[in-house]
Order: sequence, then C-alpha cells, then structure tokens
Amino acid sequence: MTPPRTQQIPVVVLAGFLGSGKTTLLNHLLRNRAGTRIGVVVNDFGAIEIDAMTVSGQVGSTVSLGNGCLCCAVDASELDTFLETLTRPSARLDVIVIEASGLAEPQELVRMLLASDNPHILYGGLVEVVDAAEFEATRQRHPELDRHLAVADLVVLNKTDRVGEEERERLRATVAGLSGPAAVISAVHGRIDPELLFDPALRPDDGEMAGQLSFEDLLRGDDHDAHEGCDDHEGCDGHGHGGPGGGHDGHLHAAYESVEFTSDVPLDPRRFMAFLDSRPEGLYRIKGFVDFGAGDRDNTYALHAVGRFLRFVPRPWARGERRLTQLVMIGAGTDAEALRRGLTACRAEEPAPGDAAEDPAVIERAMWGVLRYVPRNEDADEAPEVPGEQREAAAEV
Ligand SMILES: Nc1nc2c(ncn2[C@@H]2O[C@H](COP(=O)(O)OP(=O)(O)OP(=O)(O)O)[C@@H](O)[C@H]2O)c(=O)[nH]1
Repeated sequence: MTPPRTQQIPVVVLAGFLGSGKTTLLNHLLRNRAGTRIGVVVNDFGAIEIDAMTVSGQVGSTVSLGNGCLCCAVDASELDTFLETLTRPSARLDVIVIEASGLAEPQELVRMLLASDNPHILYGGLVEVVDAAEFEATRQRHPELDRHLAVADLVVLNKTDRVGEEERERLRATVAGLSGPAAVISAVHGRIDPELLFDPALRPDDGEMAGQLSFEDLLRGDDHDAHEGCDDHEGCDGHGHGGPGGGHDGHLHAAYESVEFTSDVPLDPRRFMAFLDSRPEGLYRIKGFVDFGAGDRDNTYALHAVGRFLRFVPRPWARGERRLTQLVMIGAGTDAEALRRGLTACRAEEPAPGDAAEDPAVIERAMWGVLRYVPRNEDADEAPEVPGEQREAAAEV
C-alpha cells in the first residue's frame, strides 16, 4: 500500500535591508490572502518586538523569534520548533512566511530551511525587498547587499513613489542586473499580487523555481566561509556585536547594534522632535510607538525612521492598553548611552503639585512638529495593529 503523501507547506523567506518595507509587504499579503492561511515567523533584531507587534496575522499563526539574527542560530533549533508548530495539521496553514530581520543574511536562512529535516516543509523561495529611495546609498555602505540580490527568487523594488519614473527604471535595470533571472517587480507599500509568492509557478519569470539556488549552490556560495564564524554563537543576540571586526565579519549585522528604550512617562513632542532632528548619521532605523501624553490623549503614534525619512502613523489606544513609549533604534557606531540619555530627557514629567500645568495651546502647537510627518490618507498604510492583540496571537502558538 502506498503511504499517504505528506503534504508539504511552502516556506517563503522575506528579506531586505532595514526599513525596506518587509513588514508593510507582509501585512499587505495578510490583508489580501483571500482565504489562504498564512503562518508568519517574525525575526526582530531588537529586544522589543516591534515587528511582531505590527504584523496582523490570524490568531495563532504568528510566532516571533525575537531578539537576534536568525541567520546565526547555529543549530536552528528554535526555528525548527516553530516550523513544527506551524506545520501541525491543526494549524491548517497553506504557506509560511519568514520575515527576516533587516540585517539577516538571507542565504543562511535559506540554507537552514533546505537543511531542515521537517518533512512537512518545502522551501518556497526568497523574496528580497529593496527600498528604491535608499538603494544607492545603502549599497555604497554595504556592497555585500549585492549578493543578497543574487540569491533572490523575486525582487520587490518598493517605495517607487519616492523616486521619479526615470530613476525607477534606472534602478530596475541595476537591480535586475544584480539579481539575474529573478523577476523584479516595482511596488508601492509592498502591494504586490500575493500569487507571486504563494504559487511560484505564476511568477513572471516563468516558474519552475527558475533562479532558485540549490542547497549545493548555497554551500558553494562566497560567503560560506564568513558563516563559519557563527560557530561561536556567543554575543549573536543583536546586542554589542562588537563592530565590524567581530566574528561575523561577512554579516551585515556585525556592524550594527540595537538600542531599546521604554518609558511609561509620555514624551514631550517638542523635545522628542528635537531629538529626532539631531539624531546621529549612523542611526539608520528607529521604529516603535510613542505616547505623547497631553499632546494627544487619544492616540499612540507608530514611528518609522529609515535613513533621514521619518513618519508617524497615529492609531487610537485600545481600551485598557498600557500607555507606553517603546522604541528600537538600530545603527552603526552609535553611542547607546547617549541615545538613552537623549530620550530620557524627552520625557514629559507631570508638573509638581502646585505648579501650573502647561498651556494646552502650547502643547497643541508642539504637536504640529509631529503631525507634519503623519502621511496624508492616500499614501498611508492601513492603521497599525493593536499591540496587545498581536501579543495574544503570538502567545497562543
Ligand atoms: N513612501 C513609502 N513608504 C513606505 C513604502 N513601503 C513601506 N514604507 C514605509 O517605510 C517604513 C518602514 O517599513 P517597514 O515595512 O516597517 O520596513 P521593514 O523592512 O519591515 O523594517 P525593518 O523590520 O526595521 O527592517 C514604514 O514607515 C512604512 O510605512 C512605500 O512603498 N512607500
């Protein structure tokens, strides 16, 4: 008798440099999944799991790998455990998407998947998201990004609303030159056809996983030697990676570190904007949620800074939600203590008993500095998720 065929669930890796738009694309897929059940594995680089909070999955289908770069998990056992959970028949998932941290080495993730002995998964391809507006500058700083494009199966040239048509076409040609046979798709806010990911046969470059590397190809890859430094997993937790001379030389995250800041005292909008205006050059990415207290009692503000680009997206506080500011800052050569001190100085302490409270008109004016960075409706993402709900979903797995 023939044994029943094991159903294999495709696992797609979603990669791309810090702030390129991975979470935005993932949320687009989740909102437009048309009945497809998508399992999500999120790999945050910082200790506060901002990405996990902003992914809107089905309850019970999102897991967070938390703090650190997944690409350096030597035994990959945590990933295997999550994949095992997500591939259980009771989860009824059709596809699993792994959102890599913005500093992960996608080749390593692909290797881990190909090496996994989980019989229920099937490697479903590598999607590399590129920030059209930042591409040239990022590539200059990190020439190694070229090799990420070289192993992609599908490249999404995102944020094309931030460049002109001519520039977009020029970038497309450059990216296509680097990514070989992979399809290159232009997008705004990651709005791509979900079928490009869920059914590889429908790819414009005519399917059959064209351009996808085999396990052997990956093992032959140039950066394999660099990965050998990962045998020492010490310190590979997203903090204090020791700068560019460390054991993960070939890896992007070797040069970066993340700094977290949490406050239950609201931030003063004027002071906080001054902090952002004077942020150091090396601080490439800031993300999280800000409570402006009296500046806006009704909303929490999702904050995204990518390079010099800045945006706030307000969303109403959920009932009973704890009013916190939670920020993750990712940069190279930044002074963690100075950043924390700078943010602590932004806290809007309540007036001492007997002192006059600040004039509401003054506070309102101070909020203008923030509101300038709230996108107009037509280019806004859909409202960010409520963090509390997301944590519940993650915890259920
Ligand atoms: N203008 C514009 N902004 C975009 C687009 N796509 C994403 N963004 C914004 O870019 C910022 C970063 O997007 P994310 O989706 O969080 O990026 P990410 O790659 O997940 O970021 P990391 O996890 O930190 O690496 C957010 O403010 C998004 O709203 C786009 O096509 N155009």
